[in-house]
Amino acid sequence: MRYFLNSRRKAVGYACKGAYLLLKTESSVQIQSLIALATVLAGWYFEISALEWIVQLLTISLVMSIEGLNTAVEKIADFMHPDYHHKIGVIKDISAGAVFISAIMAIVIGCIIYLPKIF
Ligand SMILES: Nc1ncnc2c1ncn2[C@@H]1O[C@H](COP(=O)(O)OP(=O)(O)OP(=O)(O)O)[C@@H](O)[C@H]1O
Repeated sequence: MRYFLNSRRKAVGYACKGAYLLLKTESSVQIQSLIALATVLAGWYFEISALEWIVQLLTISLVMSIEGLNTAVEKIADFMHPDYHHKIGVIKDISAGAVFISAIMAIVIGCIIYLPKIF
């Protein structure tokens, strides 16, 4: 049991280090963090409902998680094959496409929540 708790504590430590590295080094994650902060402030300002908070927070975590995975895929690709290769380009494009889909959906969800409150 003690071994299990120790290994979980270490795993959480590594995960925190990864989240810190993402925030410190990735400009896209920094921009997304600012947008997330702005939407949280908007949520307070417009007094959105509990369900809207849940959807908003899930959307923020979805976009930022996929961005983190996209960064990891890019780093693996660069490590495995630093030179130009058509297949590396396809892998990176697909990974970026996943971020794009989640970002588009986040914009749509933001419009559904806030447009009726603004207009
Ligand atoms: N080694 C490579 N071989 C072929 N195409 C590549 C390679 N590296 C990058 N590309 C192409 O360039 C695009 C951008 O790749 P890059 O690694 O610069 O991603 P990025 O989205 O600009 O990353 P970031 O801004 O997070 O550094 C890829 O989607 C891919 O189309």
